[in-house]
Amino acid sequence: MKDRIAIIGGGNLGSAIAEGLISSRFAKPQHIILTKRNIDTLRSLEERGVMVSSNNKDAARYAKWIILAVKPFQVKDILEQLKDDLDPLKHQIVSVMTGVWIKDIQEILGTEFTVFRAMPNTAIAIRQSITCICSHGANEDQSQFIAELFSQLGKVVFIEEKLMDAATVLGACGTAYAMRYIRANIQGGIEIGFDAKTASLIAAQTVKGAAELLLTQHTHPEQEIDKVTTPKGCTIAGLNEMEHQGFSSSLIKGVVTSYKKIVNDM
Ligand SMILES: NC(=O)C1=CN([C@@H]2O[C@H](COP(=O)(O)OP(=O)(O)OC[C@H]3O[C@@H](n4cnc5c(N)ncnc54)[C@H](OP(=O)(O)O)[C@@H]3O)[C@@H](O)[C@H]2O)C=CC1
Ligand SMILES: O=C(O)[C@@H]1CCC=N1
Repeated sequence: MKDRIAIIGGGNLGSAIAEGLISSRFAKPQHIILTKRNIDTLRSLEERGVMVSSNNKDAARYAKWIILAVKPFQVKDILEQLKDDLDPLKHQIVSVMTGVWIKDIQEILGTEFTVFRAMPNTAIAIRQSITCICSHGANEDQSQFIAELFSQLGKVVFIEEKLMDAATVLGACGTAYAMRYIRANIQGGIEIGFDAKTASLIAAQTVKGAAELLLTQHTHPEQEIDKVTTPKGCTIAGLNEMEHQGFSSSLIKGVVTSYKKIVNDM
């Protein structure tokens, strides 16, 4: 894999992508350059061979693939700065930023640039992301490269750009929703007798197992629920109480609220 990758914005997501690329061996550490203004927080990646820099221009000159992982409001200035160092024949742009459209990037750089949008989640650091991808102007080789890159880091689905905000909510915010669900289970588990460590292990592994059932058996959640709910048993009693308290409704409302926040803010 000779294609060099610059990750502009070595924060939560940018660093997680670098971690995933190294551990998958998709890219050699020395073929990745990661930038941020304060590079002190990137020492552990630097020790593992990744180049780190506070100079975005150097990174752009070094790499072919430019992954933009800064906050959405920061990207305009950064692209304006980089414009002269980017060449549509050499560079391909990959944005993981929320709510920044391909046309927003092309308005600054020019429509001749191939631009991908990818929406992973933080589980990319352990190669367990779901990454939703769309593109404009990409040829088959470029799309294949990006599909392979993100496939090393979890599962990949190509979608239309109009679904990118929805993908952000379901796939990326979804990590936080799942964590809250697990945390609530831990709190319940402690109340019914477990120490925090054991409750955490049981809660997390149970969620992992439930997700694996769906991913490997391709069943509907309700089919799996039917297998757990003994008539007159404790599972259905608990589930129904959760629903009386608005469990599904609160989740759906949360998903829609996150979505509206992206759509209204951007
Ligand atoms: N976190 C998540 O789960 C997900 C995030 N996203 C999107 O990814 C993007 C990044 O999110 P996240 O990683 O959470 O945010 P972070 O704030 O953790 O990371 C952004 C990084 O950009 C760096 N940065 C700021 N200005 C510059 C600059 N001029 N040049 C280079 N680097 C700069 C910051 O470091 P410093 O201040 O040191 O420069 C910071 O580390 C966002 O657009 C977000 O919407 C998408 C999916 C999931
Ligand atoms: O909360 C946010 O805005 C970003 C987008 C997806 C995950 N984190």
